[in-house]
Amino acid sequence: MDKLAMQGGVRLSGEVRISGAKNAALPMLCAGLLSADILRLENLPKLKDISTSLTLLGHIGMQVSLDDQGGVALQAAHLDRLEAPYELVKTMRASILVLGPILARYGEARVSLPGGCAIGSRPVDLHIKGLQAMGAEIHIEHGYIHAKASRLKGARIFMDTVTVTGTENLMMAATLADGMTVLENAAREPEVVDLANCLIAMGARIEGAGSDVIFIHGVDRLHGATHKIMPDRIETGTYLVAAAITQGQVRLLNTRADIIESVLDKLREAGAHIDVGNDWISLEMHTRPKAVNLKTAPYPAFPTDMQAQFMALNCIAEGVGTVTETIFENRFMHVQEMQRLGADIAVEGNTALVRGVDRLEGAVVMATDLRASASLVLAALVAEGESIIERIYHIDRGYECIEEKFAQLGARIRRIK
Ligand SMILES: CC(=O)N[C@H]1[C@@H](OP(=O)(O)OP(=O)(O)OC[C@H]2O[C@@H](n3ccc(=O)[nH]c3=O)[C@H](O)[C@@H]2O)O[C@H](CO)[C@@H](O)[C@@H]1O
Ligand SMILES: C=C(OP(=O)(O)O)C(=O)O
Repeated sequence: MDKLAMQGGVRLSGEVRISGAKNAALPMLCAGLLSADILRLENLPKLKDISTSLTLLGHIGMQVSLDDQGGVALQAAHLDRLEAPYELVKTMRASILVLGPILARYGEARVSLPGGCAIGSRPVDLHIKGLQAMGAEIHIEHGYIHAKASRLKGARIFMDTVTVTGTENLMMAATLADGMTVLENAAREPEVVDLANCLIAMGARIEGAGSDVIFIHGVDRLHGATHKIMPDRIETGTYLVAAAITQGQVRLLNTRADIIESVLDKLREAGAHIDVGNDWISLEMHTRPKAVNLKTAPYPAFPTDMQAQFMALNCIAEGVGTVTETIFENRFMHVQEMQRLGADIAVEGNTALVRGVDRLEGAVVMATDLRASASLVLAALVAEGESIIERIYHIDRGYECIEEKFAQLGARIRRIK
């Protein structure tokens, strides 16, 4: 298993290009199942989760052709198998996103239940209830969801918890349903909007994406399209925190400020100077960061996927910050590892009280999930001496060329194979 070896103490400076968004790309790859024509996606990030998805889609029978400009052409003219097996689903929960599209287009699907993961139990009951409301017959047997429907019917669906992939799965399924579907209490995340725009380019009739009520008028078929995947707002936020934590100066290219306002606000509160343009964001930090209080919640509030990174910032900040996690019940796995680096953190329930310390010390730490791993890289950037981060396969799920990008900003980081 690969590890990262890092020497802390360098102020980051320079420019980095932000990749396409993992969490927009994953549903869009599955959207390719909704049409027999070619869907071309540009700005596809090179990530483990993307190759896992492409393997799964290839297994189902989709033709996949990557080009050398960072794009992919997908064609699901005929599918060989209407199933997503456990072996392919277990490493990536987003595999559940094949359920809605396969069922809507082929009237039948068999998808392994994804199971729990490090950050929480993450059930998919709302995906299932929504499809049942659209007329699907669903039963669960031997760990698999078996779904059938001759043609899905439009329905009014209220989701009692805001779910991002749940909204995406149901929105995709509804594009080919008979009649209108209304998704209430829908997720407003920018990735939902990007997916809706991709589906609209394929001929879907969708209104309201980005608000909490989405209307989808079903059509008989979708056609081919070309769509450019939005920038990754979590990768963007992670590099901004890296600049802030090291009191550095970075400019991020190929990204947008309007998708991470809540994160930019917290960085300003911590003392950062931020400038933005149409497709770039720059950050300068001249002083030790000030601790911030934050609470995660669905978009447009502060994202759970940035919680661990801000915990790292608070570890070396001036003052005391509270970090409250409201989305996932077990998303503080990084706390113990940060304590190994010398952080002063006390957890009570879903709140962590972080007292900023003057210095962190390098140590061997273990990555437990994707964003926890990123937060350990951030902490290691400022820890004195060497840190070794083990099990970084988590990081490769969601950060393209992480060591190259950090090295480009001056960080002392290398991968040990
Ligand atoms: C691939 C992708 O886009 N992943 C993102 C997506 O995950 P994902 O879509 O899996 O997360 P959800 O938005 O569904 O989860 C939000 C909350 O709803 C609960 N829930 C969800 C579905 C369901 O059927 N029943 C239920 O109870 C979950 O356990 C969780 O407590 O949104 C999360 C919340 O912003 C992010 O952290 C993930 O990075
Ligand atoms: C939790 C995440 O991803 P996933 O939903 O794919 O596990 C994430 O991107 O931080």
